Amino acid sequence: MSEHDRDFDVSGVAPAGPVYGTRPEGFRSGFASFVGRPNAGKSTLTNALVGSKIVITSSKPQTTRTVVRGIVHRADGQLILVDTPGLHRPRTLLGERLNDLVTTTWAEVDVVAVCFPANEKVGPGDRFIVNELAKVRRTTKIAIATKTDLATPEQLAEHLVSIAELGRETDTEWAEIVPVSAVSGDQVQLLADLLLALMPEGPPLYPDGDLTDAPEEAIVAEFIREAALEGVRDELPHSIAVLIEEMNPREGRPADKPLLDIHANLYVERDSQKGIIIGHKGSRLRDVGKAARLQIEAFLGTPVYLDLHVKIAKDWQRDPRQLRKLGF
Ligand SMILES: Nc1nc2c(ncn2[C@@H]2O[C@H](COP(=O)(O)OP(=O)(O)OP(=O)(O)O)[C@@H](O)[C@H]2O)c(=O)[nH]1
Repeated sequence: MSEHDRDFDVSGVAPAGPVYGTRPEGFRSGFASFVGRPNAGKSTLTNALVGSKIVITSSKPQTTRTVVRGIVHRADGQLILVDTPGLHRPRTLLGERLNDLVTTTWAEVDVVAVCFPANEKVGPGDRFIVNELAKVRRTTKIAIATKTDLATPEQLAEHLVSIAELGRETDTEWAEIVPVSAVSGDQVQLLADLLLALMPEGPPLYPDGDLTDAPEEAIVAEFIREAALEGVRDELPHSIAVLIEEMNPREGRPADKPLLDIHANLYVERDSQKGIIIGHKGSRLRDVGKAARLQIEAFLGTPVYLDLHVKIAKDWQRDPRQLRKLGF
C-alpha cells in the first residue's frame, strides 16, 4: 500500500472509516504482519513493540488463531501490527481457512516480517513460508532473527547468513535483516524505527492511545483459551475453541461496584478432551476459570464473573458450519 487516501476496509485487516488527527510533517502510518513458523516468537514481539499484553503467548506452538492488531503510537508515526496465525501445510478445513487468511493479509499489508528464531536452525518450515511469501511480489519483506538472547554470537552470525542465503534461494529481497530479543528488549526500538521507516507517509489511522481494535470479546476469548491450554497434552491445543455467548454489566450494581458477567463456552472435539479440561470433580475447569478471570479483570479493569461451560462440537475443525459459528 503506498498511500492512505482511500478507504481501508480490506479483508478485515485494516480499519474502515475516519482517519484520526491531522498529519504532522513526515508522519508515517501503515501495517506490518509478523509471520514465521509456530513458536517463532511473533506474539511476544508484538507485545514488546506495543508495550502491553494484547496478543496471547504460550510455550505451545500454534496458539494464535485470531488476527489481532497491536498499535504502536509514536510521535513520528503509527505502526499497526497484524498478528496472523502461523502458516501450515493444511490438514483440515480450519488449516485451509487459516492459510487463506494469512496470504490475504500478506497482500494487504505494507510490510511482512518473517521471524526466524535464532536458537534454531533455518529449516524446511521456514523455507515453506518464505516460498509462499515470495509469491506475494509487491509487499516489502524484512527478516527478523528473534530470541537472540538464546543464541551465542557465533550462532547468531551463522543464523543471519542462513537467512540471507534463504532470501537468495527464494528470490526474496529482504529490505532489512534485524536481530532482536523481545524478552531482553534488545533492538526492539530499532525494529520499530526500521518498520516505521518502511511505512508510507500518512495520517494516524487510529485514535491516540488505542492499543488494539480487536473486539474485546475476541481478546477475552483468547485469554480463556490461553488458560485452558496451560498444562494440557500436546494434541489438545488444536481442539479448543472459545466462544463468548454474552458479556454484559450486571444490572442493579452500585456505580462504584460494577461487575461484568461473561458467559463463555469452551468447545472441544471429543468426550475424552472434555474430561481433561474439566478435571477431577471440576477442579481443573475451576483453575482455568480463575486464571482466565484474573487476566480478563486486569485487561478490562473491572471485576468479572466468568461463567464457563465445556461443550463438545464434534470435529469442529472439519465442519464449515461449526467453523463459521466459531468465527473462522
Ligand atoms: N528467550 C526468549 N524467548 C522468547 C522470545 N520471544 C519469544 N520467546 C518464547 O518463545 C515461545 C513462543 O513465543 P510466541 O510469541 O508465543 O511465538 P509465536 O510465534 O507467536 O507462536 P505461535 O502463536 O505458535 O505461532 C514463548 O515461550 C516465548 O516466551 C525471546 O526474545 N527470547
